[in-house]
Amino acid sequence: MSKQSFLADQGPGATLAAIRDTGPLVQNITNFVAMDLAANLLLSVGASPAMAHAGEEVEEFVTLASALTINTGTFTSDWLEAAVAAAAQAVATGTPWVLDPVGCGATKFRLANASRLAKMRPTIIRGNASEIAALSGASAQDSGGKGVDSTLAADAVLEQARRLALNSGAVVAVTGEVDLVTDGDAVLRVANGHMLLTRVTAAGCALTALTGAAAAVCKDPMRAARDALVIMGVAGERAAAVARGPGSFRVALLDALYNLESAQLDEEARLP
Ligand SMILES: Nc1ncnc2c1ncn2[C@@H]1O[C@H](COP(=O)(O)OP(=O)(O)O)[C@@H](O)[C@H]1O
Ligand SMILES: Cc1ncsc1CCOP(=O)(O)O
Ligand SMILES: [Mg+2]
Repeated sequence: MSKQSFLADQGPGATLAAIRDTGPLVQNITNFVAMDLAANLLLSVGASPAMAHAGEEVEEFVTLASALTINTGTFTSDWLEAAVAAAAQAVATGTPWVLDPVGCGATKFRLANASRLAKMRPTIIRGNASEIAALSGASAQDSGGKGVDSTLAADAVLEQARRLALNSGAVVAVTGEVDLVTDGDAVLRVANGHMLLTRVTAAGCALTALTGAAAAVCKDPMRAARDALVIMGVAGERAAAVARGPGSFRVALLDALYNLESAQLDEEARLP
């Protein structure tokens, strides 16, 4: 039987239900900041997280996992080589893999790392608007960015996102107040979310891990990316309704994800 279940064939609610039903193992090569939130977020939706980045084991791990995510947020050269080996193994085994090019416009090292990985047939690239612009080849002036944070709205980089999708073969998900997802041609938008998601570090990184879980159960990467955005956005809205600030929001976000009802998710999705 295939590692991938491909059960989800309807809306975001079906994708969430498929994650809960199958509990996909998602391997993450992610940054030190994000490891905790990303792992807890995957557990909250019913997936199984594993953080594994040692060069000695990454390829073996990919053979076990239903999806791989690679996040370049605190890379060193040895992590990069392990990530390259993991990505190659994912492609060889037909395992969906998601790239998060954290802060790739900030330094030459980050841009080189993210660009090398973007050429390795990721299934989905998920980043904020400044990251996607930088990875598409925009100048530092045009891509903006402040370290790992964006200074642009997602729609401002639509053409760069399209170009990146066409050049990489990946579906590109750009996050912001209104998120967009493109394969270079079609464009989907997701308007769910809350400003407090930008006040908790690694919310975007954790979303990338969730996108891996969605890709594990949903064959269509456009829909997998969209559904992960809806799940995160709706949970963010529900968490914000009970939070007193970023600290309680972080806890409420995990609770909201755990308690999300698939049937209601489709009703609360805002897909303009
Ligand atoms: N201004 C905003 N209003 C509502 N939701 C937002 C806003 N900015 C980002 N988000 C949401 O926060 C999550 C993380 O996105 P983002 O902050 O762009 O990524 P990153 O943390 O990688 O910079 C996404 O689910 C996105 O939809
Ligand atoms: C602060 C920071 N520094 C390096 S990685 C990281 C986390 C970034 O998380 P996100 O991309 O979700 O904002
Ligand atoms: Mg990020």
